[in-house]
Parts: sequence; C-alpha cells; structure tokens
Amino acid sequence: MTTIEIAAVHQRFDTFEALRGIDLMLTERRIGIVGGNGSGKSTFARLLNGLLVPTEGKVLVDGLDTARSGKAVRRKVGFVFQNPDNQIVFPVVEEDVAFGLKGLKLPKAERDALVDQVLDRFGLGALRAHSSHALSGGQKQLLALAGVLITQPDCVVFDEPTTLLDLRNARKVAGVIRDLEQSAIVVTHDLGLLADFDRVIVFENGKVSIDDRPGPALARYIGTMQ
Ligand SMILES: Nc1ncnc2c1ncn2[C@@H]1O[C@H](COP(=O)(O)OP(=O)(O)OP(=O)(O)O)[C@@H](O)[C@H]1O
Repeated sequence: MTTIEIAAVHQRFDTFEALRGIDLMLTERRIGIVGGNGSGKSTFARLLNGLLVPTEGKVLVDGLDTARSGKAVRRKVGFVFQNPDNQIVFPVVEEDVAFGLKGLKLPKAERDALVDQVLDRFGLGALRAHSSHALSGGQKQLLALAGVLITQPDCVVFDEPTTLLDLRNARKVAGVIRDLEQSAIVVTHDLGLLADFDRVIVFENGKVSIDDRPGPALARYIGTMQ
C-alpha cells in the first residue's frame, strides 16, 4: 500500500495562497477529500502525483519526492480527472486504453491481452473499435479509468469522478472505486460515496479543518453548513 507524506505544504498561484500549511500522512486504503468550492481540494489532489509541485514544503510518495521523481511517482499514483475529455487522447477506444502501456515496450500479444482484460472489466469490450469521443459521459469516465488502471498504479487519485454522471453511471463508478484493489483518494461533493471509506479529510480555506473516520467527519462537516 502506498504511503504519501505531505509536509508543510503551501501552494501559491501568484499572490493567492490556495493551500496554507498542510501536514498529512496518507496510508489508508480509501480516503475521501471534501470541502466547499475553492477550498483547495483539486489543488491538493494534483500535488499527490506530481501534476503540481508545491511552492513550499514536500510531497513524498513512498519516500520519492514529487519535485524530483515525477515520472516514478506517476507510475505509482494514477490520476483520474473530473472531465474524461481531458484524459482521452486517441480516437478509438482500444487505442486509447493501450496508450498507457506505450512506454513499457511489452510484446504485442501481452499488450493486447491487457487491453482485452481491462476493457472487459469495465464493460467496454463491445465498444473497443468505437470512437472514443462519441461515447456517453459515463462510458468516457470508465474509459479514462481503464486507461489509468491498465498501467497498474498502486494508488488512484480521483477528482470528482461522479460529478458529470447520471445516477446509474455514478453508481457504476462508485462500484468500481469500491472494488478497486488499489488504494484510492477521492475528491468529491458526493458524501454518500464516502460512507464505507477509512478516512475523510475536510478542506476549508486552504487548510485541513476535519480529519476523522467518515461518520464523525461527515457529521461535523454537515454541521458546519447549517
Ligand atoms: N492554476 C491556478 N491559478 C490561479 N488560481 C488557481 C489555480 N488553480 C486553483 N486556483 C485557485 O485556488 C483555489 C482553490 O482551487 P481548487 O480548484 O483547489 O478548489 P476546489 O476545492 O477543488 O474547488 P471545487 O469544489 O470548486 O472544484 C481557488 O480559489 C482557485 O481559484
């Protein structure tokens, strides 16, 4: 299981400080990140696999500094964007899924087997020759997820994975997250998704305001909104 250490992290965009002193050790299998709009959740999520490097402090993934070992960190920690259009790059479903394997130089038969396996797992097998950009929103989210999981990261960060989905597809993605063997860190406004998680961290104004098990954390968070 991956350990992510966030030590004295500040994140500035010009003069604006989006994260103002974060110290966390992330070791649990399912971690939810919640908080109001603009509280810093997405900024925090992007720090976890080096998509963003902190302006101050350090993020260490199994001891690897994201500022120095971005590539190795991204092999350990995958990232699923809120909008799958940001992630889908190839015009055909099976090509898009295979893209993540490109750098690994696998024999073709092995690569094809991995593609088959992951497409079947997400119910996309029948759509393998289909245009990726013509998929429905839910199918695109599953394709984006398939493209990340095929690279077998130890941990997957999701930034609002169900926000753009209808109830059926949101449930499907929630099921995929629940059944993942990897650890998952999920930024969401969908509090129901977090009920059986191990830990919930609440952001407020660029800082951690609550950090607890889901029951007490969410009760306090909901209390702050009343
Ligand atoms: N690249 C950037 N340049 C300037 N400001 C930014 C940038 N990225 C984020 N911010 C600012 O940092 C703050 C935190 O943004 P962030 O996207 O992390 O919030 P969030 O909690 O994910 O919000 P939401 O729930 O609305 O998605 C916001 O005020 C945002 O405008």
